[in-house]
Order: sequence, then C-alpha cells, then structure tokens
Amino acid sequence: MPRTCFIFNPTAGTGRRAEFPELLARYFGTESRGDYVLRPTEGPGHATELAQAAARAGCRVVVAVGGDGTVNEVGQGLLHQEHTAMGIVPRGSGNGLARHLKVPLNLGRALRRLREPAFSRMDVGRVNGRPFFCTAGLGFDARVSQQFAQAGSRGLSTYMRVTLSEYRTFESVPVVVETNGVTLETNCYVLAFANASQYGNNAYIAPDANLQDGLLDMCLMDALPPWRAVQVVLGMALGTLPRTGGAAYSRTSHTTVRAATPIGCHADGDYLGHGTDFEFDLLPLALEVAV
Ligand SMILES: Nc1ncnc2c1ncn2[C@@H]1O[C@H](COP(=O)(O)OP(=O)(O)OP(=O)(O)O)[C@@H](O)[C@H]1O
Repeated sequence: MPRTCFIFNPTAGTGRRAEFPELLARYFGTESRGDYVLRPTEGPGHATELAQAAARAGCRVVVAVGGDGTVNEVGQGLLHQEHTAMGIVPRGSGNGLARHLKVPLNLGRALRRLREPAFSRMDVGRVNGRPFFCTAGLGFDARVSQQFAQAGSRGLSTYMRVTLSEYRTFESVPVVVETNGVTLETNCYVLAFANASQYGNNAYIAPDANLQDGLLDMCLMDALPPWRAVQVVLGMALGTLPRTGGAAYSRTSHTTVRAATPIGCHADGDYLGHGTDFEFDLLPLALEVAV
C-alpha cells in the first residue's frame, strides 16, 4: 500500500472539482508511480469506510480532501489508530479544522506541506457518542446547519442568507445543563462545544480552544437580541467573543443537557436531528494528524 491515501469528496466546496487529480499529479507524481492512491467518495459515510480500509492496509497518512464533513468522516475512520494519521487538503466552504491547524488554504501549498508533514495528536469531541473534531452544539447554529443543508447552494453568501432568515424566527429553549458538578437551569439560544476554535471561515466561537488540553470550550448564549447579535458577530470575526460579554464560557470534559422541548443538534456543521437529551464528552488525543 502506498504511504499516502487521498480521500476526495468531489461534491465538497464551491470551486472547480475536476482539477484536483491533475494538481495531485503535479505535486505527488502520477498515481501509477505508487507513492499514493486517490479514492473518490461515492456518498455520505463512504469516506469513513475508505479511511478504515487505508489504515488497515498500512497507509501512514490518509488525507481528507474536502470540507469539515469529509474531515469528520475520515477522522471517524482513523480514531485510536497508532500508525495512521489524518491530513487535510481544504476544499470545503468553511474549513474550520484546517484553519485551526493552519493548513494552507491554497491547494498547491497544502499538498506541498503533505510531502513532509509534522505529526501530532488531537482530542476528539463526542455528542451522544458521535465524534466531532471541530465544534458541535445545540440551538441556533444547528438550525442554521439544518437549513443550509437544504438551501440548494453552498458558500459563505448562502450561509449568511440562511443565518439572517433563521434569526428572525428562532427562539431559545429552556435547558438543564450539568457540567463540572454544577447544575444550571437556563435558556439555550446557542450552546456550543468547541474542540477547535472556529466554525469555519474564521468565525471564532471559542478562540482560546486547544486541541490537546483534554477539554471542550463550552459557550452559552441564553438569548440573542439584536444588540447582542451585533456584539457576537463582531466578537466572532475579531476572535474576541469571550472578552465582549456576549457569551458565557467554561471548560468541560463531560456535560449533559436536558431540553424542555426538542432542540436541534449539529456536529461539525452536519445537522444530526432534534432531541431532548444530550451528552457531550471527549476522547483525549484520540486522533493523530499530519499537517
Ligand atoms: N460523492 C458524494 N455525493 C454526495 N455527497 C457526498 C459524496 N461524498 C461525500 N458526500 C457528503 O458531502 C458532505 C459535505 O461534504 P463537506 O462538508 O466536506 O463539504 P462542504 O459541505 O462543501 O464543506 P463545508 O463543510 O466546509 O461547508 C459530507 O457530509 C459527505 O457525507
């Protein structure tokens, strides 16, 4: 088996897709030389199967070529591997984990880095047992993920349009949060659990999040009236949200949430459905990354 396997989601992102195999050949030589294999995905969940197969076959690096959804699926296939690391070639619209890890957004530069990557390990978050690598959460951001998936187009402008339109109608849900031995009765507009610092597109929900500290940064907004929404948008763009008072922060390795009525949940921007009972926890240093 070659040293590197590229798992390529041809549907990810908004850019030109056909050029990736040619670009890969330019930086890694042709596939026939045997240095790498290129495996296109055929649908949701396929990247996890391909990553598991590549790890079983002895690949040192399995590269997710796509956005945070593809990264999530490849990462799930490589959990607890001792000898196989995940690389990223960012081709999504948000690229939250790639941006946190400072992977170049330019495809050529990202590929060049992968010829001699640096290896490290990172924590992996979970919501009700389902792994996430960047962020997961309840409330407004899950509603946006749900509507974004049905929007028919992708990219930042669609994301902004969906966010504004949902903002007009979304209402907080009462929740009971148990974390760090404390029970908190509050309302949830957004309850975010951040393993990495951002949602993507440099929207920093938890700028101080650390991938190796064994903790998730928990960010609670109980309501979002217009004046606070402006504060939050600016704080996320500037990476200053924890210091603006627009949201309350704490750190946790295990939190349960019970909602009074069903509330939406997302993991790495994928809408997972509505529910009332959630458990957020973490697998310390469960994934090796090559960047
Ligand atoms: N061949 C395929 N056809 C349709 N969907 C696919 C295919 N391969 C993978 N997928 C799905 O595409 C989804 C979106 O991929 P991904 O998140 O990587 O791209 P994106 O949504 O454009 O990027 P971002 O998350 O940064 O906005 C993934 O959740 C994956 O399950």
